[in-house]
Amino acid sequence: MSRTPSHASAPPPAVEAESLLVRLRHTEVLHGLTFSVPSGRVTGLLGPSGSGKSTLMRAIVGVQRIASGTLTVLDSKAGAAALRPLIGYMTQDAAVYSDITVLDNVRYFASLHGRSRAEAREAVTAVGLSGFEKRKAANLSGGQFSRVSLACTLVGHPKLLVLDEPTVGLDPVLRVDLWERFRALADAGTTLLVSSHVMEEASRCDSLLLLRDGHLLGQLTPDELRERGRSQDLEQAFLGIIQTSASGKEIAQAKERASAKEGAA
Ligand SMILES: Nc1ncnc2c1ncn2[C@@H]1O[C@H](COP(=O)(O)OP(=O)(O)OP(=O)(O)O)[C@@H](O)[C@H]1O
Repeated sequence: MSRTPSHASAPPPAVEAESLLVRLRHTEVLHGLTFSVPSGRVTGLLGPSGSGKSTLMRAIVGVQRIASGTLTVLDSKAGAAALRPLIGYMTQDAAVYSDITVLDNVRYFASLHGRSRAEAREAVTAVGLSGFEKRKAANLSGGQFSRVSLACTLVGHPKLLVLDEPTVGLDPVLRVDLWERFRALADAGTTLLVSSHVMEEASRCDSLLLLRDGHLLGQLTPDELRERGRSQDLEQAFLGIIQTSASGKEIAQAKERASAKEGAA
């Protein structure tokens, strides 16, 4: 069940973007995004392949330079050194040492964050890898390998967790387990931004950012997505919104026409 943030007692957003524009090798990839990520909630970042999800996450965690606009993360400018211990980032490519064991990987990241050995074990359990502690990471399946990466991200207990497709390659039972873990983390005050291709997972989020071609189609709750997309099925609802929205190119053309008009006036 999704929860609508209560504005009366809501803390300030964990992330705020205003007209955020990102270029990669002179190509504009994110076209002036304005949105916020509520604190202590699970926000889903959804969009087709190539829509800009990873680029946006990289900007938020401070490893992608922004061309213009503002991006504020936990009250600091994105990329500020003070944010480093506060953000956990799991990339699509697992950041794991394959020649050491599962537990040693997680212990290593635990030590970087001043966390105990017990906390390293807890993180391994949290991602469903109990029993695999002594296994060399190289000898794990793809899904297990990426869960080691997730454990390494969780073990620092960051305030903001940015997870790039953390459930890819996982079976449905594990997916449900992980989403329950995400919910528990949010209930305990952690802010999560989670990207996914799987629309069913959108129903587990409090807030959704819908991206297409580097444009934000909307920020809405799963219920609002169903309503706007005119379907109870989130996949269909998303397709409905895409079909009724102008494509990225059309939006850019409309903006160009508007600024040309302004210039002529
Ligand atoms: N170094 C680069 N130079 C130019 N364009 C790039 C570069 N890296 C990525 N892009 C383009 O930027 C756009 C956004 O890519 P991004 O990886 O952020 O999308 P995504 O939504 O995360 O995709 P996926 O779901 O497939 O991971 C894509 O069109 C991609 O081709």
